[in-house]
Amino acid sequence: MATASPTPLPSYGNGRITRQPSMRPMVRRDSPLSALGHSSGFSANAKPLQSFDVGDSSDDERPQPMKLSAYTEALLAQNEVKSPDRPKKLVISRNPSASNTPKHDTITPAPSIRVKRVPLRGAPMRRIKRTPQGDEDHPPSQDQENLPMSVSKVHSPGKPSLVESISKPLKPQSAKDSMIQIHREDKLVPLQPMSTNTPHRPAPPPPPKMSILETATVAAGASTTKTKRRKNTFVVNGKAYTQLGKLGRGGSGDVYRVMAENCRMFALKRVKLADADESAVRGYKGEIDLLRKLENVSRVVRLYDWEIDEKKDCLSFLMEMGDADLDRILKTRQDPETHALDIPFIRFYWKEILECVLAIHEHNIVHSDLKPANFVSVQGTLKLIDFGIADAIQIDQTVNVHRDSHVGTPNYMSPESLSDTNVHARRTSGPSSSSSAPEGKIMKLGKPSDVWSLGCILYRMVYGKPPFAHIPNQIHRVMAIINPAVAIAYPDHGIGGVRVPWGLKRTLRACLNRNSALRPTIPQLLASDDPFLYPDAGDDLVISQELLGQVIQRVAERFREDRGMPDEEEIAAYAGNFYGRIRELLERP
Ligand SMILES: Nc1ncnc2c1ncn2[C@@H]1O[C@H](COP(=O)(O)OP(=O)(O)OP(=O)(O)O)[C@@H](O)[C@H]1O
Repeated sequence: MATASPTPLPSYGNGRITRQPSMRPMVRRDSPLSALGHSSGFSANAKPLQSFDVGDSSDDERPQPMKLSAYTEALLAQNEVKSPDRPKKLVISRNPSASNTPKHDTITPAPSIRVKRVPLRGAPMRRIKRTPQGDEDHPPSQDQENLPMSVSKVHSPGKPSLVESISKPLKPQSAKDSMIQIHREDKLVPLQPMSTNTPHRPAPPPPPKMSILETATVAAGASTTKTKRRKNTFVVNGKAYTQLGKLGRGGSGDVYRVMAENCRMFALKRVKLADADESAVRGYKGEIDLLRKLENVSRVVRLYDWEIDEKKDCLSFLMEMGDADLDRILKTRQDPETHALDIPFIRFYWKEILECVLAIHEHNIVHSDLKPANFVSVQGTLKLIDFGIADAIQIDQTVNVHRDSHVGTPNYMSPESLSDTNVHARRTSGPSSSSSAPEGKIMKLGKPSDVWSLGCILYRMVYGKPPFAHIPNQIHRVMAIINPAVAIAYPDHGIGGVRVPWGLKRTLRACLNRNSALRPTIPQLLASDDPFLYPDAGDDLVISQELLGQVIQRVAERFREDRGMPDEEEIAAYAGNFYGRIRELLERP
């Protein structure tokens, strides 16, 4: 059986089988081609073969077979590929199951396959590019893309797959030839509706849940623990943050702009605990509790993380970062030397402020330290910070707030917050309990106390300074705030000599009422008929001095006429008549 002559190898270039020179003597085998005869063609009488190799795969002169992915192999093994006239790259095989009588061997072109991977919901989707003819055959409405393809099977039982039967790699061909020739033998069926046309593939498991902090600071593929700790880096609970500058300074510490590993910016407040007394520590604890309680309130800066560093005796708050605080915004936009009263600007920020305070009042929390520096603008939206002395209020709508000595300016503090209620507290609790009374001042504060502070902020926006800021001595100032006999001035003109609208003045007076029970609530200040926030709302007419003069003139003329005194009915009708006439005049373009 074995001879020294080289095995004839098929040449697929022109469909003729030719001999190829061999570099080394080869053992003659029962080549499948010998069963077919020589280049004279394929014999129908040839002995049926289950399968055979073409050539000698161990022949090192010949290029290696084309490598296909496991997916492609599986695809080809499952489907039949029927070839049109593809003279090149023949694969010769027989499918005995097709017929018991051996007819002609199937001559099948080796397909060239393009596999395009399209990620779909985490699972790879593979498509086979179809020939242009295929597209012509099937209008888009009958696109059979999702149906199983039927291709001529090149498979012999006992043999691994078609791919392994390919003895030579495919040569690069023309664009047309390189397209896979896929023939659909099945009848075309329209696509199923979307609901039933989805791949039967289990959905990938949901990603593991991450905390808010992890979501905000996660860096793709990076480990936080291996971070090189540089000099300008703060570490909070093992996560490193690069310090990029200072955002502000408060009574308790500095606030820095920091960057997480994923380049996201945060505000990091660092409080030196060495300087803090017991009531201050209580305040920080309360601040953490409240910020966590208000975690999902969009008008409160979010607390992402916090940590007590016992070595450094320092408390860190990692927070959502604001672009600027309202104090800075007012200083740059409302310098009385260079700016004039800008009513739309005030209206915008007043509404923002009210929305912030409404959000915490709805959670029955009084801030107790409202001032422009405690509102920060986050991408144009104001949010509240600094809940150091804020507290949750009880049913009686007031709360005992402990203020320690580090409280700064009293400019925005309500009269009730500046009154020492310790006397009252001591009196009601008796001398025996005085030892257990906390240090510092105790104030009964409620929501109206925040409303007073808002009145002071609005006053500053209108006149450039809070109402009692003109009193230089701080003790005199405090005394003036709590003394009902000291009237607050409401000049007609604000910053830059601009006239203050009456609706704005009305709001100021209402908020700065020393009787806390008479102050408006935040929902009342935000009401859609508020004359300052919504000057065009309601049925009120804005009447100029000139027009009012004309009205009075008409009434005087009526009396000058010799028609006698008007009766009660006529006088009662005046208001409605004039009102309607003025409205008519104003509504004219
Ligand atoms: N999240 C933040 N984003 C941007 N800036 C901030 C943020 N938190 C604080 N700041 C800046 O730092 C300043 C001081 O912050 P904060 O009021 O929290 O400190 P504090 O020590 O509690 O101050 P206070 O003495 O008023 O109680 C703020 O006025 C503001 O300018």
